[in-house]
Amino acid sequence: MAKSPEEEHPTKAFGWAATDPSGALSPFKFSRRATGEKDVRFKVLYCGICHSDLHMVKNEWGSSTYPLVPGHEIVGIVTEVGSKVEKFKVGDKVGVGCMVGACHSCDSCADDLENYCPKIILTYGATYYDGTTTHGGYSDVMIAEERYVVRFPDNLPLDAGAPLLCAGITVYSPLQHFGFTKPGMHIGVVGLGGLGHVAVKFAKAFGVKVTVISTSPSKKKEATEHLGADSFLVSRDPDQMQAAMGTMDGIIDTVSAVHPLFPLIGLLKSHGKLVMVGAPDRPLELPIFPLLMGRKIVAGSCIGGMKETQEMIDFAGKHNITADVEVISIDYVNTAMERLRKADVRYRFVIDIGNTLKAA
Ligand SMILES: NC(=O)c1ccc[n+]([C@@H]2O[C@H](COP(=O)([O-])OP(=O)(O)OC[C@H]3O[C@@H](n4cnc5c(N)ncnc54)[C@H](O)[C@@H]3O)[C@@H](O)[C@H]2O)c1
Ligand SMILES: [Zn+2]
Repeated sequence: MAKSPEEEHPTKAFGWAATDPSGALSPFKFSRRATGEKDVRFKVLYCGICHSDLHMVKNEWGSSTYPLVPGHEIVGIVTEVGSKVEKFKVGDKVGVGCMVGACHSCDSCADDLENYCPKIILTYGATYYDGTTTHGGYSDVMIAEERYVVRFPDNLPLDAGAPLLCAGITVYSPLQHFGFTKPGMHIGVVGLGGLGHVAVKFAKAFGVKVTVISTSPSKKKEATEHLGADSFLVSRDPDQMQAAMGTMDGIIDTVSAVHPLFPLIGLLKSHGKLVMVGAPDRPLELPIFPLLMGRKIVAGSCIGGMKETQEMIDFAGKHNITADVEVISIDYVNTAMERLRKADVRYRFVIDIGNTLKAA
């Protein structure tokens, strides 16, 4: 018979889990494996709340299993390393993002794109090599193979830096891959949430012109004055959208719900690229004619490989890029999820695990 989450591994762990698709999180006792020779164990200090956590706790993508401990923007301090670990030592500041394993023998893995490995093992709610379920960072202790651990730049604060591990890499990777980094380019960012606001910061650091496209006129001042966007379009204002038609080389779309693509494709120049990173739970309508007229591309992108994740966070360290965060205690997590659903956060909740999660 399968052992209980509390008994399957030797190390006690404590976190908060969703136990059904209501998504409500509550205290949960489980366990973590012993530190293997290539493993890094760390005390979790902060964990960001990604909209994917919200999709997952509510089983909006239809793939969730319960109990589910979310969290894939995890940072902390190393407490133990296995005998064959080369890059980390006790006391180091580290992070783990969205994945903790892959096959390591396919073409994607060989290209440092573990994120596109068909056997990717996600940080939570997935089956690990040993057959047990993975659990995320809304918990006191984390363990991962060295390959999936990122070194955290010394100059970045752990709380505001945590969201880089998912939100950061998710926008950095397509900006790089699709060539949206050339000075003089005009890039749109749709949806000014966790991913979107970090996309603005990276794109500005690359030196491109950035326009935020949002349904909320109230975000204009902050986007242009605080985040550094060059301009702001209210997507529900047809006159503003019309005036910007055909002006963008690329768009990163971070919207978490179903929304019309027609106006966004219209914003692109010929050969422009609309890159979807938001993951709505239902299909979007794709109008074809505006794509044909201008040989435009619609693409997708999913997080980034481990090599690129380290590059991203080193770049963030060099340019002092962090997320704008509201740090909360673990007791507030259900309220935070509800506020995230209503887009009532500027711009990322981060749970102060180290100071507020106390084992029951
Ligand atoms: N591709 C990936 O690798 C990857 C990684 C992380 C997150 N995601 C997905 O990206 C999406 C965004 O994540 P986030 O953490 O930034 O979420 P968020 O809630 O912080 O931001 C989403 C933004 O979309 C806006 N929005 C929501 N519904 C909208 C609508 N109908 N029309 C226009 N705008 C709308 C919100 O106002 C908000 O600004 C989620 O679906 C998440 O699951 C994908
Ligand atoms: Zn995420």
